[in-house]
Amino acid sequence: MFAIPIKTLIAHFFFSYISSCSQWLNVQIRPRHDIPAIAKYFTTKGRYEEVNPYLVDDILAVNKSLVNPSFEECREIHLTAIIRHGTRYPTTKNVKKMRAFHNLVQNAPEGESWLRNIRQWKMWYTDEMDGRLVQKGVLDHRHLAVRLSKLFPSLISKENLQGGHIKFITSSKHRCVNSTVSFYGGLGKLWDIEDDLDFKVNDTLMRFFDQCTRFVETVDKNQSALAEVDKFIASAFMRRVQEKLADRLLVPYSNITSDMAEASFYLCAYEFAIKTINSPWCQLLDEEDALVLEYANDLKQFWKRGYGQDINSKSSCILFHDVFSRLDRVASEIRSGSNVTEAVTIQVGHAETLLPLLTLLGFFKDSMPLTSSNYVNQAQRAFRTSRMLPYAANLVLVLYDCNGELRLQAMLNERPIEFPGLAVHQGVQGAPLYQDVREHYKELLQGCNFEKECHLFPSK
Ligand SMILES: O=P(O)(O)O[C@H]1[C@H](OP(=O)(O)O)[C@@H](OP(=O)(O)O)[C@H](O)[C@@H](O)[C@H]1OP(=O)(O)O
Repeated sequence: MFAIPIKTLIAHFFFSYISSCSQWLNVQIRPRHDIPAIAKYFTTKGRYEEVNPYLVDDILAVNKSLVNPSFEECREIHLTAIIRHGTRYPTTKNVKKMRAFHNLVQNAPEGESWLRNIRQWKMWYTDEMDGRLVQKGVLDHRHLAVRLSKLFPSLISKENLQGGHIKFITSSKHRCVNSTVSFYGGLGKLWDIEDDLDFKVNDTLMRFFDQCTRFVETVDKNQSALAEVDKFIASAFMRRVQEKLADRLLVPYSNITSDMAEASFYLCAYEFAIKTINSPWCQLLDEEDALVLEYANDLKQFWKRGYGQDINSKSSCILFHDVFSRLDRVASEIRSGSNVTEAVTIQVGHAETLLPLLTLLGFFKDSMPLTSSNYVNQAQRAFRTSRMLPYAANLVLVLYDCNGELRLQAMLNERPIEFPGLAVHQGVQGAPLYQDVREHYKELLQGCNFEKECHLFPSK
């Protein structure tokens, strides 16, 4: 258990808030046309605002019609939120790719005037940044906390926070710990709370992929698991992106690698996500290029974290059981007429915490798998990380007591999503009976044993 004195928190926020006010105001006064045309294709490097554009005009806006009126006879009794950290710096791996591409552009021929803007751009990313949370990421979580408290006021409340009925669990990674502090700080500022933040670091839950031996050995360390990604990166689609980039930079085709095409995408994405700047880098790629680069990242996520291999989703069994055992506990507390001990659980992790769990639950599954050869057919795919997994992406599960009937609603990024394959009963939008949800996932509830699924049997 960790505790951070509230004075530290306030100091953290006071200075970050002052420094961010200008940025925040920029976000408030920036016209929408300042958003790069390709911003909606930034996959897991995308802003949360691209998934919910109404937030650009009012970062604290909520759409209560999505949750409350349909459930007038219902009372919210528990909420679990599994949240990706907020906006972060690039990892060292990508800083290196971005630096190499920037160096090439610096030495390219003069070219058109807009190329000068790129040459005047100063490389400010460093290896040490390595995925740390940025100020925008602090704001992402602070604002998300306030919006969720507006959507679920009887659960995310000052009384529950001060009564210790809101639990915080986080991955050990700095970006996740700082996001947890930011989420709590958003509530602390809202309610003038002086209490220390108690939170638990639990990588067994939030970084389960590191501890699932079968995943580590057969996917994470096994490049052949990403064969479809490698094939697509070597395909004519990616080659065309590289050629167009070379033509715009007036350099030979051989100079522009697929890593450089990816780096140009990331330079545009990070300048926008971190600074809300539509930088000159964004002029190097058109929509056709962005769709190809988006698909390459979706292929990586599909084969490394999604439906590509069964172990990807089975590695999240431990988190699946953690969520449902808590829901079962709350259900039995309600049925026995006793108080609910844990009203809210806030769990902060990574895109690779959320995606395997969404996959295990069957969300965003297409009829055909994503492969290197069906890019064109997958243009309307459901498995699209630009819409699923922006920074601060969040899966929220809310348990309701509707005149004695327990119902469970799922929301992704503040929009209801229906449990796949589960016919929803009339009258209550998107919130089936909890018992029907348990029946639907019976096989997983009775099985999905983390130790068994993750055990690696010696190869013959
Ligand atoms: O391409 P990078 O190095 O950014 O990949 C990161 C992951 O970022 P993502 O692919 O999700 O955009 C990062 O996930 P995050 O949710 O923490 O941002 C992950 O922790 C990191 O290890 C990198 O994943 P990889 O699969 O090892 O490339």
